[in-house]
Amino acid sequence: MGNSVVVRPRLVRMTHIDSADIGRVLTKYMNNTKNLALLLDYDGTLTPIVNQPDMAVIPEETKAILERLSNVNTLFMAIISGRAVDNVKNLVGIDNIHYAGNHGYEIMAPDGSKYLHEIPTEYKKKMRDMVEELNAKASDNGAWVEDKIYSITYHFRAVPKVQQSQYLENAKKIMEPYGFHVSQAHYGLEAKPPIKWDKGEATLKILNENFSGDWKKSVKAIFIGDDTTDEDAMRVLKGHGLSFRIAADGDVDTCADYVLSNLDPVMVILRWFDKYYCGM
Ligand SMILES: O=P(O)(O)OC[C@H]1O[C@H](O[C@H]2O[C@H](CO)[C@@H](O)[C@H](O)[C@H]2O)[C@H](O)[C@@H](O)[C@@H]1O
Repeated sequence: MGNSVVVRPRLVRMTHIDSADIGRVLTKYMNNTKNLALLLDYDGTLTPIVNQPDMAVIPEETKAILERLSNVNTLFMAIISGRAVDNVKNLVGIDNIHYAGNHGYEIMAPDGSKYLHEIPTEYKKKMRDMVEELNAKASDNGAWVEDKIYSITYHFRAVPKVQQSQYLENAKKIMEPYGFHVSQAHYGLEAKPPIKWDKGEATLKILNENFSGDWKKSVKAIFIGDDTTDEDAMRVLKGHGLSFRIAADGDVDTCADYVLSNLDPVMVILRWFDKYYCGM
């Protein structure tokens, strides 16, 4: 037997789907079945991107729909975020669903029990050192470090526009020698330990643990996200579920099945499910 080759789905350039077509896509995908795993990113998906992370409050209608859907027996829901898990649970404010935080390093079940993905000791130390160095050398003029223990976000949104690229490059230079996986966020940089764990791995863990046998045979899975870190979840669901990437830019390289222009079509999806399950 030769070595097996893992084929990773390729990023494909996609254009926006019209809100009018969403109902048709969902009707076809659900095919009158009711078992659904609805997996949702938080920032930029359930709430608009705003100036400060603490100001990203979930809109009333979104929360009302999610609350109703969270009470549907055949619908499993998880919020999969880059934030610390307690923080995102607090912001969403719904108890009986799953949450993953820190890009999947923390997973919290509805009863509050937590899975914490192990980080090699050397990276725990490096993370502390990196935060200290960023705080000392790159946190001024509106730039700051959100230390989430398992990952960090370096925010430079409040830095005057003309200096933002300089802050971005400077922070990258500080972060690179620590060997973390660094990716671009909305006016920020996300840094995670360089181990094979991300929103995709967390998505698979959640699905495998909450559906007996092969989840692909027993449940439909839908993921909605807006960021490059969400691509990991879209990649693992490719061909097995349905995913949507929010991107203002009409052309985006993505593993998602469809691209949404903003949060309006996200609401079209949530309202469609509200009607499908709750008749609302
Ligand atoms: O995976 P997500 O739930 O989308 O979280 C990604 C990061 O979101 C937050 O930062 C971003 O949103 C802020 C509020 O809108 C915005 O001010 C900031 O510029 C964005 O980068 C959050 O603070 C991070 O911890 C998350 O990793």
